[in-house]
Amino acid sequence: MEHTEVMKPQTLDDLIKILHKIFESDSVNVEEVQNIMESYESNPQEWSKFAKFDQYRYTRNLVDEGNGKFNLMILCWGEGHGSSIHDHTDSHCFMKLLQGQLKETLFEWPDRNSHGHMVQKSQRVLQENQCAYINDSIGLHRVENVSHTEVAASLHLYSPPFQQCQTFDQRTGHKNTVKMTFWSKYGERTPFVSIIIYGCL
Ligand SMILES: N[C@@H](CS(=O)O)C(=O)O
Ligand SMILES: [Fe+2]
Repeated sequence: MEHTEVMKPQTLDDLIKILHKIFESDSVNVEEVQNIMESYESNPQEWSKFAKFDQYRYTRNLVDEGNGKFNLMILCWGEGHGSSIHDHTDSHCFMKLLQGQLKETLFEWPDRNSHGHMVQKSQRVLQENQCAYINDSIGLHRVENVSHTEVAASLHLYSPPFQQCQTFDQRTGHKNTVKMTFWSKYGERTPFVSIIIYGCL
């Protein structure tokens, strides 16, 4: 008998094992990955060692390098922290809420000739355990923890992995290439010399 049910990961380690298995294949089934990430029930005891916050902006904390097929990381958003409008360098981007809420605003790619305000497509608030998906053909986004009292944490999977992306000025559509680095890797703070060039959006 065939089984088509989604395997429910019991722990974060279990989720990582399942993701490794899925990404052995060369093609990504977006719905399958989204369902599996969504079905993991966030347990802070399993991920708090990776969740390192900064006072000034959101941090990117590497959890797993997915055999070179994907990067899995936890992003920590202090009160009021947000990203700039950005793309995802032709990769798949899965974003699962581990704690709190995040507002995601989608934008259209700026028109080659237009130098005006960027066009907003939609907006939604992601709730705990929800898993969103975006890629460059869907558009650009900005993510914000709009709460002034609660922090937020999200689990991001990018495939293939990338180290830079483009950010956009909302008023002009002008873009910049930005290098992205990690605030911590495998639960250890990135050494100081790397923090000097620490980048997030
Ligand atoms: N894509 C962003 C986070 S988010 O705002 O989706 C990053 O990897 O830093
Ligand atoms: Fe993003």
